[in-house]
Amino acid sequence: MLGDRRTRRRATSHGQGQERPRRPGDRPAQGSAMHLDIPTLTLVSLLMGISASIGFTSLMTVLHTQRVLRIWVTSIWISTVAIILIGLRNRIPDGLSIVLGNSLLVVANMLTLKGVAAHLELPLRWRWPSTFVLAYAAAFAWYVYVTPNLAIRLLMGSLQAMAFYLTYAYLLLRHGGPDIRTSCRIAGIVMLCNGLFYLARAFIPVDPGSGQNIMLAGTPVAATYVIGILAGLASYFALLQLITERLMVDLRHAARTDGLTGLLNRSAIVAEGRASLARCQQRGLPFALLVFDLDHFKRINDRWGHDAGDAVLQHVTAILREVTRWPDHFAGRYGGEEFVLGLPGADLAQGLEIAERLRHTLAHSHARIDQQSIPVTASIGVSTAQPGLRFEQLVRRADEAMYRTKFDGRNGVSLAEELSLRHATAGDSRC
Ligand SMILES: Nc1nc2c(ncn2[C@@H]2O[C@H](COP(=O)(O)OP(=O)(O)OP(=O)(O)O)[C@@H](O)[C@H]2O)c(=O)[nH]1
Repeated sequence: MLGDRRTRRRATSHGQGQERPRRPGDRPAQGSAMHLDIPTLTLVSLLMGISASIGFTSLMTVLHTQRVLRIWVTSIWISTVAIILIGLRNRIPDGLSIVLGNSLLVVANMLTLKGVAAHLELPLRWRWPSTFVLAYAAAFAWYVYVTPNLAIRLLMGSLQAMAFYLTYAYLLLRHGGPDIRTSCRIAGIVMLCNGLFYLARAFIPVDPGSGQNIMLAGTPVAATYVIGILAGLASYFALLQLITERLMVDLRHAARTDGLTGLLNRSAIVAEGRASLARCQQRGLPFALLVFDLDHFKRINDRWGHDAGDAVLQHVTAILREVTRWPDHFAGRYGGEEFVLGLPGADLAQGLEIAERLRHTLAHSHARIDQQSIPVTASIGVSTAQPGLRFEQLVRRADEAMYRTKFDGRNGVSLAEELSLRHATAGDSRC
């Protein structure tokens, strides 16, 4: 049952110790039912805020690399401090309790917004939100000291919460990328519901006898506190879900990626290559594959050091990304200094053209590391899909062609098909 001020007035008007006889329609005596008034609800939301702050902080100790989580943890702590200040009304000055407490709530919302934007990799400048916080604090102070008005302050609180929640919802529903879409949609809907709830709350009337004390704002306002607590809980879970799906995406990405170059790793190349080749075979499209290996890479390591060798691998990756602008292509690091480039839809001539462009660009672009210029060349093998050939066999054929290039003097391009022709010709001649 939600208590209100009238109940309390009636209870005290009979004086302490004197019990009035119960009449029909009277509320049950205290202790016989749960009594949820605004002070109690403030305490509940404070306890929930503290639990959430501690829970999110302990999560952050494990997931300390997640910048967004750090922003949200700060936001939750700030809102908890804000609720403490608001809850201490009548015990501390109004400036601290009402003005600072409510301004901190807006700061917390702003930080949550910052986190949502960072989660979606959207830029968010501080200038406008900071101006909004200052204007909000000034307006709040006005309605505390100059023309005290609890109803307007409640309206302002509801409208700012509505504006923030609707903005989170818009960003999550509009900008959630395909890999994190599920959590963004769920969180977006939760935020949208919260926004609509705060919009509805803006129309809830305040008990006219409450004066300037929110604790006496009446049963309808107290009821919105209950929903507000549930809405807060739902948004904490929504944030958790956003973080969890992002982590899953990061883990999947890390499992597929080579840490040094950011290209696909060996197992991801095989998985991607099999799927891509199967698609091309189904549609009757050609498929070309390049395998290339850096020339005398050991010498680079020996002469300039292992770090310089790593930097050369990154330089080669940048060239690879620049040179190969083929639709749906995939590139990966197959081994130490061996790379693979899959070109779905490319025929032999196109595969050879890209291979030659790559070789030429590499040979003419020295890697500049610590003001030193390190020459880099590569030996390339090219193979194309044949009926019944599996992806691994295609890689093996391109690899053999690449070794042919090494054998022929490096810094060149060889064709697997040419090699088979050579083998066949040699076989024929021996017969
Ligand atoms: N810096 C660095 N070196 C690596 C990495 N992975 C493998 N290597 C080195 O790459 C070198 C490969 O040497 P080799 O297989 O002899 O080949 P190469 O010197 O390029 O000679 P050719 O292939 O015959 O032209 C070895 O010294 C490996 O230690 C890496 O991630 N970073």
